[in-house]
Amino acid sequence: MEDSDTVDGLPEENMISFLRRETLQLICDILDTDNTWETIAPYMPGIQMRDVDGCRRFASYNQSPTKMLLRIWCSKGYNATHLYQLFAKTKLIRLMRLMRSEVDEKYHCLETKILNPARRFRPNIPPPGSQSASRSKKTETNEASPAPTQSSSSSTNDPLRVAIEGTLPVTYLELLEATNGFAASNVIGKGGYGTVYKGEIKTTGGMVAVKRILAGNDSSAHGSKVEKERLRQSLTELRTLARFRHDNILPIYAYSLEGPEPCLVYQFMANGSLEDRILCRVSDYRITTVKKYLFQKGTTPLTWIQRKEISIGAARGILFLHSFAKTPIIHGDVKTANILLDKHMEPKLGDFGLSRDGQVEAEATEKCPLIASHIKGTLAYLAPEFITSKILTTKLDVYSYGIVLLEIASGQRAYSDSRETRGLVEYCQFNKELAARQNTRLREILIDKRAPPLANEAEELFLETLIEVGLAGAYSDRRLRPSMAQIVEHLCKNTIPVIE
Ligand SMILES: Nc1ncnc2c1ncn2[C@@H]1O[C@H](COP(=O)(O)OP(=O)(O)OP(=O)(O)O)[C@@H](O)[C@H]1O
Repeated sequence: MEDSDTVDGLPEENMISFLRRETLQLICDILDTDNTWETIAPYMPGIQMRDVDGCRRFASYNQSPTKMLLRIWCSKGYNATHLYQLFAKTKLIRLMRLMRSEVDEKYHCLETKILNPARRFRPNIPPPGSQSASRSKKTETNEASPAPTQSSSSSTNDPLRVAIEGTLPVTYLELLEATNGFAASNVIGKGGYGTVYKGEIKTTGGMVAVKRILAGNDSSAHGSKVEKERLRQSLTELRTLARFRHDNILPIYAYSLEGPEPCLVYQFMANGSLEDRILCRVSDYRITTVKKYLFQKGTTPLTWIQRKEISIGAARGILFLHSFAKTPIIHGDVKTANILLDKHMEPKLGDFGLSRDGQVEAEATEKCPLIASHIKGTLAYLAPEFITSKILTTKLDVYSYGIVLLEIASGQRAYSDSRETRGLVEYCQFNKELAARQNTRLREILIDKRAPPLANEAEELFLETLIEVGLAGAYSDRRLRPSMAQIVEHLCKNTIPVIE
C-alpha cells in the first residue's frame, strides 16, 4: 500500500506529514525489525490496545506496522518533536540521530542526556492540544493513558502511575466483553493472586489471558495499604518487563485499574504451563465438561526435542532477567507452573514480581547477598539458604531452575507425598548413588516413563545433561551452583558441569 492510500478509516490528511519520506522509511525499517515498534507503542499517549492490534493486523498483510502506528499518532496531533522525545524516552538513540535534522536544535541535547543520564535536563515539549502546542488538534485531557512522554513531575507523585508507565490501558468493559463477563467457562487457571481467564479482544479477534487480581480479605486500613503496595510492586515489575522484551518472557499487553478489581492482560499461551505438559494434564479449567471425555488420556507427552528447546528457552529467559540491567532481577518463583508455552511450544517465563521486594533485588548480587524481606516462592523449589537465612541472590533462581530440569528429565513432581523420597533433588541423588552401586545408567532409572523412548545418542546425551545440570543447579551450596549463563551453555552444548 502506498502512502497516499487511505488506511483503515484514517483519511488522507492524517498521513504522516511531519517526517521526510526517506527518514520515515528508515525509521519504519528499523522499528519493524523484530517488532521493535511494539516496545515504543506503550509510551505513546493516545495509543490504545486496539490501535496496537490494528497495527499487528496491518503487519499480517505485509505492510509496515510502524507506518500505521505513526499515522495513527500523527492523526492525534503528535509531531516530529514528540517522536524525537519518544525515542529519547525509549533510549533509541540511533533513531534520534536519524531524525535530528527534523527537530529544533534546542532538543538535540536529549541525545547527550541519554548518553550521560546523570545530567538532568527536561525540555518541555507540550503535548498536542495544549495551549503552546504547535498543532491545534483535539486535546488528550480525557485520555486514560498514563501519557508517559509528558513531563514526569506529575506522574512521579503517584507510585501506581509510575508503575504502569509503559503498559497499555484497556477498559474494564473491554475485558468484560473479552471474557464473556468473566464467565466460569473462560477460567484457565487460578493462582495465589487471582483467577486467569481466556479472552478474545472483540475488535481484533486477538486471544489474551486476563489475570483478575483478587482483593484481600483484610479490609482494615493496614490491609488495604498492604494490598496497594502489593499491586504497586507487581506493576513496577511488569513495567520493567514491558520495557525489556525477550522471546522467553511472557509479554504483558495491557492493564485495567478502573474496574472493581485490577486486571493484567497477557499474551495467551495456547499450550498452558510446562507443569501441565510434563504431567500430560488437561487442566479442568481448560476444557468444557462435554469435551472432557475426549482428553481422558491426557495430552501428548513432550518429545525430547521439545524438552531440549523448552529447557534452553526458559534458561535464556532467566538469564535475561539476571543480566539485562545493571543489577540483576531475581524471579524468585521459578517453577514449571510459571513457564508457559505458546502455540509453537516456545517457553515464556511468567508470574513476575507478585511477591518480591524490588529494593532488595536491586542490590542482590552473588558477592553481596541480601536478606529478603518479602518473597514467597514455592517451598519445594526454594533454595536451602533462602529457607534458613532468607539469603537472596541470582542463585536462588538457579536452584529452582535445577529442579525444573529434573522434572523435565524425570516427569516427577518437585515434591510428592507418594514418593518415598519426597523432594525431587533427594530422589535423584538417591538414585544416582543407587545407579553407581548397581553399575547401571542413572538416565535409565530416572527417565520420564511417559516420554517417548530416546531415539538416538544425541537424545541420550541430552537426558544425561538435563539430569547433571539439574543436580548441579540444585546443589546445596549456592557458591558451587553454575550461573544461568553456564547453564545455557551446558544445555546448548550437551556438556556436564564439574563441581569440585
Ligand atoms: N498467559 C497465559 N496464557 C495461558 N494460560 C495462563 C496464562 N497465565 C496463566 N495461565 C494459566 O493460569 C494458571 C494460574 O496462573 P497464575 O500466574 O495466576 O498462578 P500460578 O503461577 O499457578 O500460582 P501463583 O501465582 O500462586 O504462583 C497457570 O498455571 C496457567 O495454567
